[in-house]
Amino acid sequence: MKNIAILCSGGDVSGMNPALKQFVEYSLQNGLTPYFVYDGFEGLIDNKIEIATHKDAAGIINRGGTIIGSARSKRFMQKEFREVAKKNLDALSIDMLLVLGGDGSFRGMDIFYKEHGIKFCGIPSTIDNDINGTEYCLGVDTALNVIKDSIDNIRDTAASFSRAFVIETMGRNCGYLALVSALCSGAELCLIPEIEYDLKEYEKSFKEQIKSGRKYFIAVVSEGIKEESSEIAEWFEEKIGLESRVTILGHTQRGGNPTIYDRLMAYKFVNHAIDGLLGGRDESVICYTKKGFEYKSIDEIANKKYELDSELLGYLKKF
Ligand SMILES: Nc1ncnc2c1ncn2[C@@H]1O[C@H](COP(=O)(O)OP(=O)(O)O)[C@@H](O)[C@H]1O
Ligand SMILES: O=P(O)(O)OC[C@H]1O[C@](O)(COP(=O)(O)O)[C@@H](O)[C@@H]1O
Repeated sequence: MKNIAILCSGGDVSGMNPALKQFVEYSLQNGLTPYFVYDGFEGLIDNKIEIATHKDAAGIINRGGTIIGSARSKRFMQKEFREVAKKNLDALSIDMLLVLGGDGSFRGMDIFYKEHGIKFCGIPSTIDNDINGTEYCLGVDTALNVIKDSIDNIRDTAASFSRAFVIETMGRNCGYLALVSALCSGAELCLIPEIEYDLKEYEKSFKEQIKSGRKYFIAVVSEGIKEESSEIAEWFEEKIGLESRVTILGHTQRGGNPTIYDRLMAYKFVNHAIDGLLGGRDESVICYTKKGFEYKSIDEIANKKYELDSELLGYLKKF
């Protein structure tokens, strides 16, 4: 019987637990013995690698986060610790690994493969949706739904006062979450790192809207823009003449009950990843594109910066 392991690396997402469950089930269906690696690459180095059974995967499909933990590992960047990781995997005869993470994790795995021949398939997993080569990363839909709920709640109170609300989403340097959330929540203003902006350009229009009866504004701004959210709020107070409030959604966006879409994508990503490894794809990332699922090399993924879809960006310009 062949052995296969799975680990989570980098920021956790809702959807990892459904992926872990499917990993156990699909591995067993294929005659493989599944292993969980706890705490990402740190766990590979510290030998936190254990057989996973149906029992381990029971009752987790509805839970955010990851029951096996995730980590960012400085040690895995060093050759000597990757050698320790290889010894730990050898002791359990594991030579195939599924990695739920981002391009950094896949780059690390690629180096590990080249040094030690541990085969891997990466499953793009980040709420930021900023991995080049894939249209979708696990966890994004749940994060968007969390943001949608928060903005809808804020709108209730916003509509009861004459105020501007500045809502900050995560995304590191990628405006995907902010852009989609602004479009789907009917925000009046959306600011993202990818697009230069000048708040002055909005002043005339916003003041006219107030004269015509608008009582409140919702602004969705992304982490990574040139100003702090508090500065956008000050601008609303000083230039638009509206009392304002800031909500930084922060890590709320990383949690929550995985949506149907994320559960389904977890299922499909895992099946394709295991099929790929069994079919002889030794070092790839399973991506979801307009053509469907595609295996891509690490160079296609990590050598180019993710760019936001031009159609979505076109919608932003209409604000
Ligand atoms: N060049 C590299 N060599 C070895 N390991 C790496 C390399 N780049 C990233 N890693 C590993 O992947 C982990 C996650 O990478 P990071 O960039 O933080 O997140 P993400 O996978 O979400 O892009 C790092 O903490 C490190 O352990
Ligand atoms: O949880 P931390 O370490 O504070 O990191 C916060 C960052 O992680 C994210 O939530 C997800 O990033 P990754 O998926 O690339 O790890 C970013 O949106 C945010 O900037």
